[in-house]
Amino acid sequence: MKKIYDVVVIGSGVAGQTAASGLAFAGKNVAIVENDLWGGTCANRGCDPKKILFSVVEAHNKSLHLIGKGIEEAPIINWSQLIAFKNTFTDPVPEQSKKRLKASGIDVYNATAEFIDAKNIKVQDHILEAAQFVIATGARPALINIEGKEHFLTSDDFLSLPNMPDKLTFIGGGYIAFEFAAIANAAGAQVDVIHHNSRPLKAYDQELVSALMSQLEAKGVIFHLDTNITLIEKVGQQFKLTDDKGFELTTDLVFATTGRLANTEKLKLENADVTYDKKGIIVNDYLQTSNPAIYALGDVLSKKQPKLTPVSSLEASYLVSLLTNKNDCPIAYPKIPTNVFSSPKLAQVGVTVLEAENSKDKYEVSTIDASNWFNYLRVNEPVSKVNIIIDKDSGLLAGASCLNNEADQLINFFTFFINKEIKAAELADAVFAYPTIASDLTYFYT
Ligand SMILES: Cc1cc2nc3c(=O)[nH]c(=O)nc-3n(C[C@H](O)[C@H](O)[C@H](O)COP(=O)(O)OP(=O)(O)OC[C@H]3O[C@@H](n4cnc5c(N)ncnc54)[C@H](O)[C@@H]3O)c2cc1C
Ligand SMILES: NC(=O)c1ccc[n+]([C@@H]2O[C@H](COP(=O)([O-])OP(=O)(O)OC[C@H]3O[C@@H](n4cnc5c(N)ncnc54)[C@H](O)[C@@H]3O)[C@@H](O)[C@H]2O)c1
Repeated sequence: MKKIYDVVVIGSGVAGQTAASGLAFAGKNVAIVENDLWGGTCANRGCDPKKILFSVVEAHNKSLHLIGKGIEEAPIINWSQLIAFKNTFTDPVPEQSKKRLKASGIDVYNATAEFIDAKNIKVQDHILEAAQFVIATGARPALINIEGKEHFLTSDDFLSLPNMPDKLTFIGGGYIAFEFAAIANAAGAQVDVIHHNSRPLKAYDQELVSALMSQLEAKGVIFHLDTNITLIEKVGQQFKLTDDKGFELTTDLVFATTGRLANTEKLKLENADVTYDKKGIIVNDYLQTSNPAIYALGDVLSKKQPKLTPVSSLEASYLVSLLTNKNDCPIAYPKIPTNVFSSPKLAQVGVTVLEAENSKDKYEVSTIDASNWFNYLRVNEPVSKVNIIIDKDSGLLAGASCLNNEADQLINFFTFFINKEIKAAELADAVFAYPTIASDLTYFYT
């Protein structure tokens, strides 16, 4: 059966859902196609379930830091209860997401979309014709191509692990490994992180990454750097990991945390003349693919911006304004903050310390140890480091990075100051509730 729409959106994650709802709200006749869980990665198997597991880790660590200062012993994490709690958030997501889309007047199709040509896609037995298409198919965990790769588990599996094993290993030292290592460690597992070079979390200020690793090591996490695993073998109920130089490690579970691959291949993009590379679909500054009637956004893109939920959401809102003739400008990305929810948290925005050090005539770097500030002493935090980068000509904040348990909130203030070009002098007479993280801001940035 053939149906005709103004716009067909492929993928129902943050990017696809936001675009479909916005376009339908503006009066377009819209359909959306999803081949897995309605609601996509963030709500089902990404940010949200991760942050729920992390809540308990935060509570655990806070207690741990206050032992002998009013707390007698750290609580023990009950993993199956924690997963059951997480499920109360994730279980309803697919049905609720689908319902919301239908309630907005959008036709929903549960199938894999494939382009037949530039104007039509095949969705099971249906053919959907549209004047415009929006591809928002996201990404999936990448598995490195080594012997024994069938033994890899992924972030999807971790977030639903029924039991926490005694020992688990992450291959690839990026966001997911650092976040999940903190969770598994607090839940009582022995955690190993194996990274192929000497720079895990390489986009972050290296001094802060080293301090984060020291904190995790003090809790028992073991990092193996410059180690390139080439073989995974099942030995009894365990897995043996080896490299070509004699490294060996036995573990109960092994997770691939070596990045994500854009979901492009099932779409048959060649049939619609849409070009892509190994990082994803290529678009111009209007999120338009090589086929002018087909747009793409979110994690499926080949782009330099980080692949994060607020970026997908920004792109979707931009696209809605473009396709409803409310905007004809190219997309403009503000400075985007990034966060690693580990123990402690690591966050960064704008110009990095390394970039500033390579342009000493342009930027000034202040390195602040805030561990003896009241807000951190009060909770006996072991580390609190903040780097502030100021543009010498304008006096404006150009970048910041922080490592402490408030980093995720602190970075939002710094991002706001950068994007709104707020000067230190404007902060000097601001009033913030005391004592809070905000009331510290004037000390960082004067
Ligand atoms: C473990 C983890 C933790 C994360 N934590 C954070 C965080 O703390 N903060 C943050 O900002 N970001 C985080 N992210 C990243 C964030 O989840 C993504 O950037 C965001 O979800 C991308 O949204 P999207 O809509 O582009 O893609 P997705 O949400 O992946 O949606 C794409 C959808 O398209 C569907 N699809 C794919 N191919 C087809 C097809 N051919 N036909 C039909 N449907 C198809 C998929 O099933 C999927 O539902 C995390 C990611 C992971 C994996
Ligand atoms: N807090 C957040 O915002 C958050 C959290 C989790 C995930 N995410 C998103 O999900 C994406 C995927 O996360 P990720 O941690 O899988 O990827 P990542 O890109 O953050 O890190 C992957 C790491 O694996 C390393 N690696 C590559 N090949 C390897 C090999 N053969 N052996 C060992 N190490 C190897 C890479 O050098 C890199 O450091 C992130 O890039 C981000 O977009 C965001």
